[in-house]
Amino acid sequence: MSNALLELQGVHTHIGAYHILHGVDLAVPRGEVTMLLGRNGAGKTTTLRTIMGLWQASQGRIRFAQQDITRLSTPAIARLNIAYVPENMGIFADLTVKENLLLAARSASNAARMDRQRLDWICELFPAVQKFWDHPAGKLSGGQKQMVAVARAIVEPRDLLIVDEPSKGLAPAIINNMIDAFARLKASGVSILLVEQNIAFAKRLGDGVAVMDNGRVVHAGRMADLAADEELQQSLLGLAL
Ligand SMILES: Nc1ncnc2c1ncn2[C@@H]1O[C@H](COP(=O)(O)OP(=O)(O)OP(=O)(O)O)[C@@H](O)[C@H]1O
Repeated sequence: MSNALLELQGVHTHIGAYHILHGVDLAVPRGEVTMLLGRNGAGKTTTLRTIMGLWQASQGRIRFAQQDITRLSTPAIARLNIAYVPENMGIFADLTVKENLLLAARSASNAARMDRQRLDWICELFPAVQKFWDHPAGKLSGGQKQMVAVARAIVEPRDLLIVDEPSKGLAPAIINNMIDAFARLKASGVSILLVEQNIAFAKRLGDGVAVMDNGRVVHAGRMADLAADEELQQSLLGLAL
């Protein structure tokens, strides 16, 4: 059996009458950043939603830390210390940044009781969180919202962080901040699975890579190997490059 923290084996997902995932095999090793790449419509978001139990796998198996989670509810999956930041980020626009973070803290009913040390660390990772602490989150830029969304996901310590397209629409300076924050999260022991369209972002951050096409993983390996092989990139990702 593989030693991966998260492992999908032959996962199929139907959405209504549509057969979207056709046997996804994917391994997310402990302590690494794994990039999930692929053209639009390849099935990346559907894979993340299936991991989180937001879509039910119709076939196959999903294991997390050696436990079968295929049939668990989304709250039960989240309780295993898996955090998911969807593409729309799920930020509450009318609430302040602080209130957004508070909502995610299971153990603290007010900011004073939030783990101060952890909060300081999160503010250091994501300066926008500190800067806009008492501002309505809806007033922030796209990049700042993305930071709040990831910060919120890690208010509680996590074993696995899953983020759908963290670099989408972000300015280069914010992208650098985001890369730095993910690298430091990894260094703190969090395993990370990121869906990306931005190959430059993926190359800078990825340890492992899986490329999807047509509801399947069609390539899996080390990110550095794919980064060094332009022909392979071209054949797997085509114009997405
Ligand atoms: N709710 C839904 N109902 C029907 N089809 C869907 C639904 N959600 C996704 N699909 C279809 O499933 C396929 C995979 O979509 P998915 O969003 O997983 O792809 P993706 O790789 O994340 O692409 P993108 O980068 O465009 O988000 C697409 O053909 C899409 O049209």
